Amino acid sequence: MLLGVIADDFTGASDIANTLAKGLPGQGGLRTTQYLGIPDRPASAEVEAGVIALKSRSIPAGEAVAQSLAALSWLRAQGCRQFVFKYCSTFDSTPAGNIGPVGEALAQALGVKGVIACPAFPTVGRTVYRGHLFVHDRLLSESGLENHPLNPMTDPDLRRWLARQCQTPVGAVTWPTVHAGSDGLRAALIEAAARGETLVIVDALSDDDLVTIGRACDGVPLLTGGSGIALGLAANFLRAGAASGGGVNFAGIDGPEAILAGSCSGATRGQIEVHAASHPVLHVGVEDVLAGRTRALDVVDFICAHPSEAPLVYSAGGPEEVAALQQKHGREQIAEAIENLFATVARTLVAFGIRRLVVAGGETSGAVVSALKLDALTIGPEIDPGVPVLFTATDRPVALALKSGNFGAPDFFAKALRRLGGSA
Ligand SMILES: Nc1ncnc2c1ncn2[C@@H]1O[C@H](COP(=O)(O)OP(=O)(O)OP(=O)(O)O)[C@@H](O)[C@H]1O
Ligand SMILES: O=C(O)[C@@H](O)C(=O)CO
Repeated sequence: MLLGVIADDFTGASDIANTLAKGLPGQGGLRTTQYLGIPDRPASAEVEAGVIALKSRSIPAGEAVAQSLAALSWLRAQGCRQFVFKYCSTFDSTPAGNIGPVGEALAQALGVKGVIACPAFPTVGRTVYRGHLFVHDRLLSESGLENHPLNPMTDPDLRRWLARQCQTPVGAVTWPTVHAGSDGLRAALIEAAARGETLVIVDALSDDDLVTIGRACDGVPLLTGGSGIALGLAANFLRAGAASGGGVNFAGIDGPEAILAGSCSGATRGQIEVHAASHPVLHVGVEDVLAGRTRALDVVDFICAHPSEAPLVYSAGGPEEVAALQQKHGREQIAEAIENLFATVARTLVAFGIRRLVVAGGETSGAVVSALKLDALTIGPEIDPGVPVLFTATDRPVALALKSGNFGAPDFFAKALRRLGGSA
C-alpha cells in the first residue's frame, strides 16, 4: 500500500476514495479500498490506496485522537509512504475538535509540522480564500451549515475556528502563493514549520490549485483536508512508476433496493422532495421513534412492500423543527435514536435480501455500515461528484452508495440505484 487515508466519517471516506480511484483525467488512479473501521488483518497485496473510514467526527476529541492514531499504525504497518487525514469540505467540527486535535496528533506521531489543512472541493462549490471557507457564493456561516444538527458552522474564518481547537499556532498560505506554483507553496510550508505552525490553512479556488497542492506534497508524509487535496496525489505515484493506474470493473448488482436518509441538509431535503414525487416514501418522526411508536420493523415492512420501486425512508425536518426537537430532547439523544433505527433497519433489510442500498448522511452511513459488519468495500464508478459506487465482492454481494449530506444532484436517489444496478 502506497497511500493511507484516515477519514472521520464514512461518506467522507468514499468521497476521497472516489478521488483517488479516479485520478486526473486521462491518467488513471490508484487501486483503492475503503475499510470500515480499522481492519484486524493485513491488506491484500493489490491495494494501492487504503482509506480507513472512522466515525470520529462527532465523538469526544480524545477518542477521535486514539482511533486516528490506531488507524495510522495499521496503515504504517501496510507500508504506506504518505498519509491523509480526511475531514469534511465544510470543515464540520466544533470549537472542541476534532480536526485540530487529530491533525496535531497525527503530525506529532509522524514528526512533522507545516502540514496542509485545506477543505476546498471546487467541483461542489467549496473554496478557500484568505482563510475563509465559501460554499458556492456564500460564506460557510451563511450557507445553511450554520444550522447543522451536530456541528453548527458559525464562523467562516478557518484560521480562527481551527485555532480554537489547536495547541500549537495555526498558519496560513494565501491564494497568490498557491497560484504561483508548487515550489513556492512547498517553501511556504517549510517556513510555516520553522515558525512552529503545525496545521496551515491553504487557500484553493480551483482544481488547478488542488493539483498544485498535490505536486507540492509529493513525498510529504501528511496532508489534511477534504477530498480535493487528494486530486493530484495519484499522479505523483504514477509519475514515479510506483502505481499501476489500473481501473476497476463493476458490472452492477441486481435485486431489491432501499434508500435510507438520516441527513437533514438542504440538498438531501431537496432530493427527498424530488424522489417523493414519483416513488413511495415514509417519513419517520423523531418523537415517534423516541417514544417507541415507530420501530425498525415498521420501516422494514414499508420497504418490503415496495422492493423494486426505490422506496425511501427519511427522518429529516426543517432547521426550526430540528432545533426545537433538539432543545426538547437533546441533540445526542435524537441522533442516537435515529441512527440506531436506521442501523437496525439496514441490518434486517440485508438479512432479508436487499442488495442495493443508498444512505444519505455521514453519521447515518457510519451507523448503517457498521451494523452491516462489512469490513472492506471496493470503489466502483462515480455516481455524482464525491459519491462512488461501493461494492462487496462476497458470494451475496451488496452495492452501496453513501451520500454526504450536501452532495448529489436533485435526482440523486433514483440515479444512484440505477448505477448500483450497473446502468448508466
Ligand atoms: N429530524 C431530525 N432532528 C434532529 N436530528 C436528526 C433528525 N433526523 C436525523 N437527525 C440526526 O442528524 C444527524 C445528521 O447527520 P448526518 O451526518 O447523517 O447527515 P449530514 O450531516 O447531512 O451529512 P454529512 O455529515 O455527510 O454532511 C444524524 O445524527 C441524524 O440521526
Ligand atoms: O468532504 C465532504 O463534504 C464529504 O466528503 C463529507 O465528509 C461529508 O460527510
